[in-house]
Amino acid sequence: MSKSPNLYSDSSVDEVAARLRKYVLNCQKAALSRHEKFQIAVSGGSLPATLSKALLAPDDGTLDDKPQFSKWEIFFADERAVPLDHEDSNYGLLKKDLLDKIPPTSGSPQVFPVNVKMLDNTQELADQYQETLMSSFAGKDSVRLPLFDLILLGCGPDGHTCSLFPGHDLLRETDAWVAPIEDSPKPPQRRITLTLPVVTHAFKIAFVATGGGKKDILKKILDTDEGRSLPCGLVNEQAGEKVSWFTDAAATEGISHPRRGSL
Ligand SMILES: O=C1O[C@H](COP(=O)(O)O)[C@@H](O)[C@H](O)[C@H]1O
Repeated sequence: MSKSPNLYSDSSVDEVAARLRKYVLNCQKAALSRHEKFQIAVSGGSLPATLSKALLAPDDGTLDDKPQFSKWEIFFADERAVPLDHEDSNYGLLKKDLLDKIPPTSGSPQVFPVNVKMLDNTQELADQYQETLMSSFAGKDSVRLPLFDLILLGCGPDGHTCSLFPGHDLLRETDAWVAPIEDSPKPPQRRITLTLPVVTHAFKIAFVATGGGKKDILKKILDTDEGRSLPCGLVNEQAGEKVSWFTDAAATEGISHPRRGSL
């Protein structure tokens, strides 16, 4: 992939959220014209709060500026092997920050959490989630990889994304769509994650990273050769211009990677 990822840097988190809203709704429009639904995967961590700020802002009255939630299918980019109401659950976080706050008049998305009956066995948990994806993406046909309209990612301070961690064997997974991890360096240790080929196959991939705590890792990922082998750097390398970074000034201070002005 030759072209480099798009970097957007706004002065405040409110401005990041406003730009992210426009971007997500552009992706929604393109997806609805392709197949009348909007299939996305979302991460946990700091992402749901910014996403909620973006999507729950008042619309300008036009259809293009409205999230049509009843046409959304929401999957998880990664999930922790905990009950859905546990404080570590990515589903639980999205529910608290976004799903519970969507006004009934805006419609309800279809949400695909993990099967909590499988929490004791992360391989089964991953396999079942892969089957969920297979039935949602493949229908009766077999597909090599699920094609998400948009995957929304975070970037951990070590450069991890989803539950793909620096130097981990899972970065070399080429067959599974969803894989278990039992030794996550960030607690909780037991998780499942979309694999790199699934992430980089998506139509569009957005990272959201704000605050001074992300400054050093963003510089490494976007400005150095060393950063290319980190999980976020691998997404950049393999998906190129399909990738956009939504950041604020605090997270991008001192970064030389060229910034883009408009979407
Ligand atoms: O553990 C996780 O961390 C990453 C990054 O989180 P952040 O709080 O640094 O944004 C997150 O994207 C992932 O979904 C989550 O499981």
